[in-house]
Amino acid sequence: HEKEHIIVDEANNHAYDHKACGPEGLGDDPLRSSAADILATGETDALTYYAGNSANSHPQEDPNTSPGHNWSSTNPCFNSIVSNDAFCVFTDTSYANDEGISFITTAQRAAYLISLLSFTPHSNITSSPAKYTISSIPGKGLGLIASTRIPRGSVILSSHPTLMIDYRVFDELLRTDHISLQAAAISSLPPAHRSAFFNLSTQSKNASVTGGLSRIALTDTIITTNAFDIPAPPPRPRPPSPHSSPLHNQIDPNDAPWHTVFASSISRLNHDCRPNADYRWDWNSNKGGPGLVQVITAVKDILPGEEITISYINPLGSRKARQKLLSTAWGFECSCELCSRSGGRVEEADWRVRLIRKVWRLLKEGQDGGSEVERGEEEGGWKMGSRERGEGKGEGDGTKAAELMVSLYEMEGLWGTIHEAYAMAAREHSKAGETWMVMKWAALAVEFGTMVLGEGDEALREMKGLARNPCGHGAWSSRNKSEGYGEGDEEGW
Ligand SMILES: C[S@@+](CC[C@H](N)C(=O)[O-])C[C@H]1O[C@@H](n2cnc3c(N)ncnc32)[C@H](O)[C@@H]1O
Repeated sequence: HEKEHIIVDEANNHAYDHKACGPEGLGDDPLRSSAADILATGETDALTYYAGNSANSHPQEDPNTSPGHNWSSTNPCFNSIVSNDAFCVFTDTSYANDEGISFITTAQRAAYLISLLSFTPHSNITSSPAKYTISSIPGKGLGLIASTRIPRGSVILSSHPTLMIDYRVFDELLRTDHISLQAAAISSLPPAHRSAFFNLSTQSKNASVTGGLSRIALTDTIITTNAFDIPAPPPRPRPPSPHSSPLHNQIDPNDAPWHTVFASSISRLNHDCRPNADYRWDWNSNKGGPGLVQVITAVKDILPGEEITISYINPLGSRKARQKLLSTAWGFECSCELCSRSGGRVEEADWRVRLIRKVWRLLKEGQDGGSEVERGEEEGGWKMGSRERGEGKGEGDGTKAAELMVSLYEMEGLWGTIHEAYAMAAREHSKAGETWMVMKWAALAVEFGTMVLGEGDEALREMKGLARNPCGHGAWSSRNKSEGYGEGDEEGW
């Protein structure tokens, strides 16, 4: 994903899913009103206000240059401060059985996105009956509680986005302009979806705080609390379909990721550093599917009464780093089981994730032929023996290291990303020419990877190939198996 969330330095640990922009900047706004007022008024006045109150605005320009699509509205627009582009609100109120969707992007990119998303109405995409109830959870607000046993690998729910914001907006518009566009984008949605949006969490448990926010500020804080980041759409050409525009074979004009908000149960999922569910993005538009959806899948068996959780952040940080990030970006102190541990159990878990990052880096270096390992990784005393002895790149026996990493993932309960460790083990055994081990790890990588990435994900192709034909890999038996770790290397850690 984006789920290349695996290895980051602690120092650079950042939210890989939600945008960690925090609640800052919610300054005064002349349009002060309560959330209740906003729900009641329908906010059409807001559009006039936004369009007329920025020196940078040019609402008179018609951005409706998206061939093949009839937008319900395409205003207002604001000019980029670094390019000649204008960013506008594009709303389709008929999307997904009149639930509606708004985009904030350029006209060109809006046209491209429509060529990817089927506007075939499909609103009911969550499994029925629902496998969860939405309940109040002490210290967390609302959350999802399993109402039935949910086996590992099963889809729990899926949902269309309500709002998609081109990431360039954050860099290229003045903050006042971008938060105005956000508010206008929500204002343009059909009333039911708009209400659902304003019911979402605002981080603050104090209603009097959010009640005093302007509609612009309230919209911004809801987006900050509930948004997910998604990568740019897949750049592959699509076959013609009755729903695609003449631009359907173009590639993404910006190739920038998106910031996306869902006004649905998905936004009620709370965070856990060792979650029992994960999500993926499904751009299956032109297969007659429902367009872009976010799919939530169980990564382990979930029992009735258990809370369903996802991780908002890279799970491979120390407790201190994770808590700092969650507090800065989402305004809460994480009290999940892992964060609530005391004494030595915290250090043990921190030590394991540090070791995972280190082993991962070493193995990646080995596969990519990097030089860092050859200089010697001192951290924690870990060293790749063959490199210490000055042997060639990629020649260390990584099989033990990869299997150690698998064990660490299992001990840590990192079920949403364990397929990456299995894949690494398969590759290392492939280099060592060990057929049965390659098949074993590759099959596990496929099984666990499919669970979170989906059936047809490109990233699984290599592992599917290895599981079927373990000797067909490019790196097959590239190493003389007698070259293992240097004597005593394991002792260091
Ligand atoms: C995307 S919303 C999740 C749903 C939210 N609980 C609600 O009532 O709608 C994110 C917010 O939920 C709360 N939250 C999520 N996970 C939490 C956790 N592990 N501990 C405490 N609060 C949490 C925080 O207020 C956070 O800003």
